[in-house]
Amino acid sequence: MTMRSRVRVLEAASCKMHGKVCLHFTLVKGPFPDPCCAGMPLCTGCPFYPHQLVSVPILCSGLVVTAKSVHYELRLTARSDIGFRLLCPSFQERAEETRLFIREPVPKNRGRIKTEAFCIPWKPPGSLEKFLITVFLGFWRQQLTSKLELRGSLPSKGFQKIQRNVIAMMELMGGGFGRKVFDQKPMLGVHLGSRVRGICFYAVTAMGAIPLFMTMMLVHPLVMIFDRYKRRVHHMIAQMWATMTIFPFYRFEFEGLENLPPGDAPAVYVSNHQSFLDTYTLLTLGRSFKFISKRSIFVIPIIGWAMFLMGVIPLRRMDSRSQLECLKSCMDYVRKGASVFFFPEGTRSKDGKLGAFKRGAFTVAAKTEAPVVPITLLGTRELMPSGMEGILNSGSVKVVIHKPLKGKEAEVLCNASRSVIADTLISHGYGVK
Ligand SMILES: CCCCCCCCCCCCCCCC(=O)OC[C@@H](O)COP(=O)(O)O
Repeated sequence: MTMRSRVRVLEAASCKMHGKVCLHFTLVKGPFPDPCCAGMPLCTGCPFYPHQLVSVPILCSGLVVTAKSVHYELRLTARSDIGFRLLCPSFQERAEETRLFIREPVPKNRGRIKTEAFCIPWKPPGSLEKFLITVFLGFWRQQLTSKLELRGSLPSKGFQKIQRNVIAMMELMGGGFGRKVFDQKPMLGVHLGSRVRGICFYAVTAMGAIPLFMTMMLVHPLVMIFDRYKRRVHHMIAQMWATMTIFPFYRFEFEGLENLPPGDAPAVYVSNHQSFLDTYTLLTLGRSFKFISKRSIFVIPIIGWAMFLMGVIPLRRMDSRSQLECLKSCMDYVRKGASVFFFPEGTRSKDGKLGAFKRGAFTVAAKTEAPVVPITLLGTRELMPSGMEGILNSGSVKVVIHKPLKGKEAEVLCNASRSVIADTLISHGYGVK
């Protein structure tokens, strides 16, 4: 469904509410999905749009200066799988696209000037794209500035308006490959490259999983007889699967490998959690730690079955009985010489900031006197943020393994682990709640 409304762009500014460039606009001419929107200042970062919706790319698809008005079209496209909540929560509309026309009066006899603007992806591009866009953007900027040259002769008010809008777009475009790419909320303007990479990523992950899972099935009886707790053969297969899956798509480096306890020593591993890619990246470490995973992941065919064979510990997060059972199995595994892996935040960070840590992992460590090994994951969120599992952006990942911590106080272990991870995140430009 295509909506045609008229909006007036108020400004493009770094929004205090959302701390990034937003486009503030009001709906001036309907059809308004909901009368209460009329004239109400709205912001592309508006709370009406849940965050992951705001990250639709703002594509500028046309800048036309006509005798009567200046209007350009802002096309907000949303990914088909998340649809579009336009303006008010009550108005749910799964729309692929909404076009907003903007009409601004300008003084007479300026004649008709028409320019085409480019649809430029929002997300920081890879090297080739960066080169191409820089060329185009350079060309477009040159176009726009030449327009702005007109400035002198146009009476200020109308001109101000034009100028503001035009500037607004340039700012948006420019921001794409700004300096601090990593600590910006990834605008997840879905870039074609990221979509294609996402599809290839899942193709590789699925194609690799099938034969490897068959192998797992084959050796499982032996594993259960000879290596019931650590199940090292299964972890080697999982390590192979994870490495071959991520290797073609992003570089990953490890720092502090010397801090890893010897392979067969039981330990409680903890790390921040930003993306599904965290699991893939950590599996390449080849340590036979048992992840604690939310139950819903076990239903994924092949992967979920392999998780069962590997001894991944299921958890119903909101269920205290399940939490207790989970901690019991962890303590059992650790006492039998195996290791466990917790994401103490319990969920992937939605804004890149480190969340509060749940105590479970540290209770297991304190009770079993096993060391806690804190790990910091950097960059996975930029590649595949929470809620955007369908895409894979280009970039690289770094894993920092910190010195193991020992202690009998779960609270002390928890605070010490969180602060060492927090310091590393802050030093790489990330936030901490
Ligand atoms: C043969 C193929 C080999 C396959 C091996 C598969 C091994 C997969 C190990 C999976 C471990 C999964 C650990 C997930 C931990 C977890 O459950 O985190 C929650 C978040 O993520 C998602 O929650 P949310 O962010 O709230 O949506």
